[in-house]
Amino acid sequence: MKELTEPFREALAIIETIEEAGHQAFFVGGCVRDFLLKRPIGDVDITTSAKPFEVQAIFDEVIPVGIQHGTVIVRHRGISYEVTTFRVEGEYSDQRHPDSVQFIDKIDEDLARRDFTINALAMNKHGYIIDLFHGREDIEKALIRAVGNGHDRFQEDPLRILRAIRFSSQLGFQIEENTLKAIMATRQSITGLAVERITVELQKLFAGKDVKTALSYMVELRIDQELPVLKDYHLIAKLVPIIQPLHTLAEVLCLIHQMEPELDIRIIGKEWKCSNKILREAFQLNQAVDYYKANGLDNWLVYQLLPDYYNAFYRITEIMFPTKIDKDELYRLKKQLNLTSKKDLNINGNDIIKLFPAVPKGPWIQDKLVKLERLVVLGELQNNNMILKDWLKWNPPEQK
Ligand SMILES: Nc1ccn([C@@H]2O[C@H](COP(=O)(O)OP(=O)(O)OP(=O)(O)O)[C@@H](O)[C@H]2O)c(=O)n1
Repeated sequence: MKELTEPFREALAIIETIEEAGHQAFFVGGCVRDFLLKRPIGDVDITTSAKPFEVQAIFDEVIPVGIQHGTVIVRHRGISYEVTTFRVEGEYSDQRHPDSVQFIDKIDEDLARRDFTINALAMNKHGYIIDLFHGREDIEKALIRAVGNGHDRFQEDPLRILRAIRFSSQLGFQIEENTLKAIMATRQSITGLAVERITVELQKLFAGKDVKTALSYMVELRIDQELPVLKDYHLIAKLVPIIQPLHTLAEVLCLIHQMEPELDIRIIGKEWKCSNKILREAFQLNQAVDYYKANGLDNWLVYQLLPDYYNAFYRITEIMFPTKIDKDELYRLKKQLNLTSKKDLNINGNDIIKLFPAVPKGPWIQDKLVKLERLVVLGELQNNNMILKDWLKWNPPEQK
């Protein structure tokens, strides 16, 4: 019996309320695994013998997110908990949801339909662990092992193939021999998966502490050959020797483009169905990396890159270049900048127009402003109106 930690104590009232109504309820899946591993707990999920309509009747605040699959969300003290009825699943012919589910009364079969032994764990309100498939032993051995027949588990939902590799990255675990064989035999079914699901797994996989091992698995099992973007290049094999954890998808996009310049960031983003926000981040980072390649680290780079991206930029350059950037240097340079934004530049468009009344207005004005901004940031010109005008007199717009 284990003493419950804070996230479970917070959720205890849900288990107790369900039990008081005459049903069984347990913490289940990834939260129990992470609890045993002493990792930070993400979502606390609950599995119960109560049917969805019964859960709806017990609690005031219930969101029916996936009633037909047995899942509702119960809100408790501002936190959302997925509460799912014990179930067994049919096939996933759309590769997203099981075609049918059957609700059952005992937890045993519910645990048996789960992907890996380390995830097929449940825990009651006293901290007693239900472990029908030796999940704890596999946690001790740092092994990812399919529950029962791996072939069946992967056929039911081929996303589990990527989940196996993603867990190896996040947890630093090896994949057990028979599970590896089952992956090999079923890997082609990945192609039918919804891209959004693949992308979520790839993001988690690249962010894991043991991403190198995970990418080695991808190459060994030829999983990359089944994935959008990656299948047409031998990118993953090229990444294995150099890769380190990348915390955001934008970093992954940027790195792939840097490795394979003909793969445009927009193309990768489209194939992986990334949001515009991720694309914007990837472009920003890529611009900074290109600039760094040409000019090294200087004030202009630090000025242009949003501080929110400093860590991402640092991680990519650490992978791509043999000499490490001193991360503190980024912040030191940032602190010492003599301009914090272009609003502080002591000259504006009107000043420039007045200096060259005969030249028709056009994009050249903006170009001059950016040039001046850059020279000031680099410390080559003082941010003084007279001096900036003087520079313009010596560098007038080209007359056609
Ligand atoms: N394709 C899947 C997805 C999930 N599960 C089961 O559902 C649980 C919850 O799934 P999810 O929240 O997606 O993953 P976690 O294991 O909790 O891991 P994480 O939250 O880190 O993604 C898993 O532990 C596993 O028991 C499964 O058997 N097959």
